Amino acid sequence: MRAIGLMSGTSMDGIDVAMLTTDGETLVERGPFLSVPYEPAFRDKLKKGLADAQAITERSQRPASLAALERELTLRHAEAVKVFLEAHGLGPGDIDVIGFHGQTVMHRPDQALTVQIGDGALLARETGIDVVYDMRANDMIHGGQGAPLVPAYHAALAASLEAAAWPVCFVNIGGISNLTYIDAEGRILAFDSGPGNALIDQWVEVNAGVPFDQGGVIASEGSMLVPLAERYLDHPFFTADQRRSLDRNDFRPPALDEAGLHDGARTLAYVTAAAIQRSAGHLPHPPQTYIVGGGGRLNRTIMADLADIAARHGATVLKAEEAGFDGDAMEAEAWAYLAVRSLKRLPLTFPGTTGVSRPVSGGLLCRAP
Ligand SMILES: Nc1ncnc2c1ncn2[C@@H]1O[C@H](COP(=O)(O)OP(=O)(O)OP(=O)(O)O)[C@@H](O)[C@H]1O
Ligand SMILES: CC(=O)N[C@H]1[C@@H]2OC[C@@H](O2)[C@@H](O)[C@@H]1O[C@H](C)C(=O)O
Repeated sequence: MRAIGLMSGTSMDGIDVAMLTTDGETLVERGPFLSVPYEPAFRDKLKKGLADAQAITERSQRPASLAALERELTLRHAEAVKVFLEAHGLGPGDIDVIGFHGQTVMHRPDQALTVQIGDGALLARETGIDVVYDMRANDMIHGGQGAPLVPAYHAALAASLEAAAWPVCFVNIGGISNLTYIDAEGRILAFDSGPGNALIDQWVEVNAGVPFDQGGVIASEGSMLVPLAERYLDHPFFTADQRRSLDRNDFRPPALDEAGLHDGARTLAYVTAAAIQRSAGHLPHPPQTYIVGGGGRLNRTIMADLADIAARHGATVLKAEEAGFDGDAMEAEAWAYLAVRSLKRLPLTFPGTTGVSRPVSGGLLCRAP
């Protein structure tokens, strides 16, 4: 099948659109990719939406401005699909299904509550393409944490890795970071690994008025504040047996008087890298190859710290591109892949990825009218 995946991640930086041809199992042919950034005013609306979502106690509720935001977000996704199709000379009839993530506005795995706003029926009507959406809910119904879902796709990609030293660990450094461990026998374990870029983004926005630390340059001019780093790394998440997924709000940026711009950015970059290592401590063996996707791979300070830490176990850190993948497109590709798996009722999640009680499929299907 030919599928489009749509991801609006926790960084709230825009909509990623990717296309795959896949059987939802071992066949994966990657197609083109498009990123459509949100302008600052819409990011502000999303941030307000996250605050409004705190009032949700049942996942269908849309308090305050959330219903209007859901509609606008969905129409923006429809527009992104139209632009993508036009750019590649394609029409709705060329695409079998869209995998639509939506925007996570709250995620409380301990309460089995996760909400991704995004109206699948509206997207199907607007694009004329079948849509699979709400892919996290069924996992939670079966005792899973509702995240991460990308590991099934990482496993498919791993099948094409030839020269890698195993175990391999895919790391996605988005707003939050998550990792997927795959050993030479194909055994998979996955979980969120800690804060990704979200803390850094919030820190540099407040202190320097920029949305992110491009290239990790701000961090590279600062010094590590060890007590501050330790405070983050002492978070109970890193020692918890059960908790394997995170909400964006589980970690908060430092208070303004705790650090200057550069030292704060330096320390948070280290925290991002060290959190990956700390979480990797739950794995049966130290990974030998890290394959890093997500915007954080472009922060050279995070990557240098991660390389230093990995080298202690003789491991190598590669950007996704160095392993033959696309580190920007990977999550959107995963949503295309998962949509096809959903149509075929294949499992999206496994006990080793979300803690679900047994492998389960998921997602709701809205047929195009
Ligand atoms: N050139 C760059 N230099 C440094 N950091 C960058 C660069 N480009 C992007 N980033 C960081 O990556 C973030 C976006 O990453 P990405 O798109 O992978 O996250 P996401 O998909 O929204 O998050 P998640 O995976 O948690 O859902 C930005 O907010 C920024 O912090
Ligand atoms: C609830 C939610 O949206 N979680 C995201 C978030 O961003 C990264 C990490 O936390 C991961 O668990 C997940 O996204 C990826 C794409 C996933 O489900 O695999």
